[in-house]
Amino acid sequence: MENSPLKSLVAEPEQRPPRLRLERPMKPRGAAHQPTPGLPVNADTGVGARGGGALDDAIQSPRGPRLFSPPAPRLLIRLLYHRSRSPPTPLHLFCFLLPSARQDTHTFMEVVQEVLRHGSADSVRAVIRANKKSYSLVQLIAASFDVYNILCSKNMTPNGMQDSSSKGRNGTGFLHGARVGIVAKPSPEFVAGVFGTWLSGGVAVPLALSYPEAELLHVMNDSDISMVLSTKEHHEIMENLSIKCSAYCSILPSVTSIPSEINPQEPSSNEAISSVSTLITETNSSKKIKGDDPALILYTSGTTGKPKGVVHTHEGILSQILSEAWGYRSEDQFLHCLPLHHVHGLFNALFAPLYSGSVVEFIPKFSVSGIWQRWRESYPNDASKSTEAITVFTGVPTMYTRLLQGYDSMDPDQKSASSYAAKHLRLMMCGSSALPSPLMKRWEEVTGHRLLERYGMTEFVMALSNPLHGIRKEGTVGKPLPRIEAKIIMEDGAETTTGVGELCIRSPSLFKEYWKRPEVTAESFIDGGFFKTGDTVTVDEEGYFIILGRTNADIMKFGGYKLSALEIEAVLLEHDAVLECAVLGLPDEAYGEVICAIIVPKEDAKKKAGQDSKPALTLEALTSWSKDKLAPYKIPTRLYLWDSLPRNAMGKVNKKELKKLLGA
Ligand SMILES: Nc1ncnc2c1ncn2[C@@H]1O[C@H](COP(=O)(O)OP(=O)(O)OP(=O)(O)O)[C@@H](O)[C@H]1O
Repeated sequence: MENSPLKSLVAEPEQRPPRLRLERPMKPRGAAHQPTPGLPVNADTGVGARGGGALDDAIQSPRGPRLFSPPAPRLLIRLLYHRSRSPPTPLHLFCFLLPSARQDTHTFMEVVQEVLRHGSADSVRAVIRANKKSYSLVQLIAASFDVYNILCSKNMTPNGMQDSSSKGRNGTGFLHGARVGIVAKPSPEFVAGVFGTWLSGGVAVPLALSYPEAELLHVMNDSDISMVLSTKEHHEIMENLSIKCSAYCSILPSVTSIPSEINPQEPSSNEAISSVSTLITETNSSKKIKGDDPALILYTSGTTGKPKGVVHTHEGILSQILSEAWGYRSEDQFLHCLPLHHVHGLFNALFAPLYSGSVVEFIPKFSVSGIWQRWRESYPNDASKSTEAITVFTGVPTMYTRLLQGYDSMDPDQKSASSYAAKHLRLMMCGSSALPSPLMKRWEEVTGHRLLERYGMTEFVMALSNPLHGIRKEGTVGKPLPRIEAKIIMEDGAETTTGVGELCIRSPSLFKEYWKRPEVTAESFIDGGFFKTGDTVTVDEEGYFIILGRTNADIMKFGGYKLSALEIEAVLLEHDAVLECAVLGLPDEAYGEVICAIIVPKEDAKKKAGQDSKPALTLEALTSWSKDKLAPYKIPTRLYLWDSLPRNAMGKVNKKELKKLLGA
């Protein structure tokens, strides 16, 4: 231990140094690091100073959790780059080649640790890109130790000042499952915030930037947040909100990016990489974070009621690796423009790619022109290919609708360049709500991609998917993913293999519980541990699942019939004048419900009709057009023309709210 690199990074409790400055001089090759006491505290984060108060639950030391001083990241990265000459080893390949690594890992952080321990080039090559900068796994881990230190420096133990922070803890690590809110746009800082929380035994609660204050407060209070970590741009707002929730608030440390130039004079440092790895081991060893500890609370979209906190464990997150089913690989580069407080953006487009050793490029906000441009830059139509070419894209149906609108407004040269570029991506996927057939067909015409539609939910992440290889059937969400069991239960409680009923799912990635709602959790399961999704479904003759919609929002009762709003929407979208639509049932004394369609007409239809001083579409015209496409009882009898549909961050329409609005 005397001369080990660890010695330089983990200080003895009695001489605990503040966090080392990034610019500290590098030790000569082969010499052991010495702790550098007394360096100033990071002005932004306050790291390095202890927050005061008893830290009885300290890891290793009876006096307090240890403040770790990771090696200077910028320097470390240069060293590692200089050193790493071997070709990258994909993370998943590594895990499969080393079965022991896979079997023994119960947390995502242990997988990361295995990669670091073996010092592969994967650790130091870019895994995240944002704002034209690249970030490696080692840099993310170095920053997550900064986060760890911030969390250490606050008194968040059960014996601490914050009464609320001691509520509902049931984990290990020094935080014992305390909730840490993370507020950051999609960025390396967000990732380091989550990793740092996990290393500390905390539960990460990603908070939506788009939430209005009341909703943010609901989530913060509901999850009993002890600490909020936010980037500088949101700090002022979050500090005020944190006071209202009796939570601490701190700035997320910025992550150092990979330098554009590498100094070949720098000494080698396999030692440094193993030091970061050893830090993780040290963190885990005394109060090892367990696989069934809670790791994450995600709030549901609230499409069918007030958002509920869904608790996922470390094991659940690790078992939810989709790389296998969708062929994610280390050569893949994802263009990421989804919010990170939902499973689509967090699991499908971030955790699973990171696990596979792919690169994730964040676009902070969905931009139609920005996405087309990024694809055109990736594959210019002179047949060349950029080294940072995007290969995978995943989005919600509304994004594809907007991308097509953007495409339609391009000039012919731009259209041709855009189609050419999009065709060269390896995979395009869609989910979170129903992908209407007309949209799927048009996208295929323009880009050559038959979108891979899949079905998931906050409670179990992904469950059903069309295949990567094989037939992707429009109007279906495919079959169960590996290790997922699905069954359909009819109203009388009997199971059906061909009929209509509620989809129930059993999966290793099922959530642990709804936060503080034991009754709701218990009611959500049937015998055998199958989760009741609340979605009405059926299967076709080849076993592909068809989602008919949310039972309490999309299934309408008209006379003796039960109708699927999604099925009617898919038909209406085929009409030339219809850009978007939402179908819902409004209360009616005679029939139970009447079918109502809210339609957003296409711009050209509006213009054309405007010239004749007519509406873009009338109920009469729609009824006559629908006659040979829909059974008479499925044809809407009320029509509203709107300029847009109110959608949440995931592009979903809240039909419960719409029903209230229209009912009033
Ligand atoms: N490919 C898909 N086709 C149709 N519906 C889908 C698809 N993917 C997801 N969904 C819908 O999204 C739901 C899951 O989304 P999420 O977990 O965000 O909950 P929510 O229903 O939007 O909100 P809440 O549970 O709060 O009411 C599914 O239950 C299903 O209704």
